Amino acid sequence: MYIYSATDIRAWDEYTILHEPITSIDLMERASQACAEWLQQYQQQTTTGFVIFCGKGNNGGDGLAIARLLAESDHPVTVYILEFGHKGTEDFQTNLARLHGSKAVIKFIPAEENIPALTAGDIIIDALLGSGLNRPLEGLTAKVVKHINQSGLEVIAIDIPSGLMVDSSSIGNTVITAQHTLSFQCYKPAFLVAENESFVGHLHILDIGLHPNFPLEHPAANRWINQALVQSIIKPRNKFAHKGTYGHAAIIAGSQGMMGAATLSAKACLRSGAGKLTTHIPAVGYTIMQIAVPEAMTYTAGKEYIELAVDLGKYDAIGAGPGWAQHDTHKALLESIFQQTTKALILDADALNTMAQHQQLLERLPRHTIITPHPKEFERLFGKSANDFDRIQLALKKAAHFKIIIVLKGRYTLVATPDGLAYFNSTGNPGMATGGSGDVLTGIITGLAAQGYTPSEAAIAGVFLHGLAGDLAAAYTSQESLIASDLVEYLGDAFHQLVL
Ligand SMILES: NC(=O)C1=CN([C@@H]2O[C@H](COP(=O)(O)OP(=O)(O)OC[C@H]3O[C@@H](n4cnc5c(N)ncnc54)[C@H](OP(=O)(O)O)[C@@H]3O)[C@@H](O)[C@H]2O)[C@H](O)CC1
Ligand SMILES: [K+]
Repeated sequence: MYIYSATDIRAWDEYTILHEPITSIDLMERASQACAEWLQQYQQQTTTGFVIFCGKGNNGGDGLAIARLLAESDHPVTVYILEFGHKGTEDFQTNLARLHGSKAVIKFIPAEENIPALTAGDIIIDALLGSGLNRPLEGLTAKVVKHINQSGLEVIAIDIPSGLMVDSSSIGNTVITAQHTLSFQCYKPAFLVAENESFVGHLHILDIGLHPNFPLEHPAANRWINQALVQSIIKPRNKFAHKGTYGHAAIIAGSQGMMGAATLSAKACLRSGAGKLTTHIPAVGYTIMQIAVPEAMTYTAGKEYIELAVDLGKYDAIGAGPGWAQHDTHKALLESIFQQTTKALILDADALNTMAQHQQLLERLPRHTIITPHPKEFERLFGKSANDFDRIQLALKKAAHFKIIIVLKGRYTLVATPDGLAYFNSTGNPGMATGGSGDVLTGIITGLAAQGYTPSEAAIAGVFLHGLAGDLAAAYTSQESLIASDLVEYLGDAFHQLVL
């Protein structure tokens, strides 16, 4: 599934109108019906009043149609139309004429003194501006939005909270703060960044039946990692398989006091289907690893810190960094890993911090190395970004420059590939913001890469399965109680959910 820009969404609209075919006003009616149905499901008491703020574009047109549909279902509805000094789009005008025949009360806001007082218990519908927004809100529009935000009432935004840019940062702008956003057909870039979380609230993507052929003909660089995509990647296991069929992985991890990171990575790697695993750890962790992960072979080098890794050329995938801590031997260790890597390499945690301190190492990264930074590690590596949109662009730029895959961890983890594609993960929950969660992800991706999945495939499927295991675990233990070991335990259930 693609994540389209505002321009692409407009094109999909027009494509549907032309090829379904359907008139523009009927498409608006379909979108509005989907919203009205959602709203009635959400608020079944017909005594609940809806106050609908409309602009004069098609977002406002949606608002007027929703007003008529709710009024027809006996909800008290008051509509406030913000005067922009023009007549409004054709579909806006058609819906205004249709609304005049309904029970809805229609009022206009030509000036500040007409901004209405809002009544406790009402639900506000925001249909002021949608995907046509092309500049920050100002003047009367900004005043209305601030008034709505200050009311403390529940706000439900249609398509996108008014004032929020679809494709770029809205930091510092006046934006509707919605508790729910009902958007159409597909995710938009604005919904995927942490900086917009407080505006969007709970997001609901409503199917309004835009033409299914459009995505086939218009691939986009921004993509959604969902079950269908991951199912197309993960292959069923071969009936005549033996442990050699599924690759030999190595996990280079751990230090005194941080052997948990190493064992979590190791377990996750095995639970993701790697045929064989050898762990490279410091001597201090030998007994811990042998007891915690009896399935793994163990090789030790260094006493409290892992110092040297030898004979790495034989591995199909190497995961390095979990639980290393900071130590001056790690630069040489990384150089040696880079030299010996023949296939896939996954770097996390202190391997990334070591690279951040010795930036020249970045230039020597083997092609298609996967790095899995969280935003702070990303910043240490590549510098600060003014906003989340810039950070995504920077990740794509660095992925292309170094020919690596960057897994930038967050609510919608980004997988940025060297060929300029940005995949956003759909699974996961805040319960996973807990120590060891990243070590499990490194293990999963290493385990998948060892089996022969390409680095991009391993990263995409890895983040999805990691998040899905987290969702399944949280459903059982709660988000609060979720610990990283649960992610390993629920990986099996996550694989079960893929119909292979
Ligand atoms: N496929 C779909 O998703 C469907 C979407 N629908 C709805 O249509 C809107 C998009 O409608 P559109 O008319 O293109 O845009 P808006 O309603 O958001 O904006 C209208 C005009 O407002 C002006 N504008 C832009 N920024 C500002 C601002 N800061 N302040 C005031 N005015 C602003 C701009 O015109 P200008 O000439 O002034 O530049 C806009 O053109 C979408 O969001 C959905 O709700 C369809 O109903 C169904 C299919
Ligand atoms: K809106």
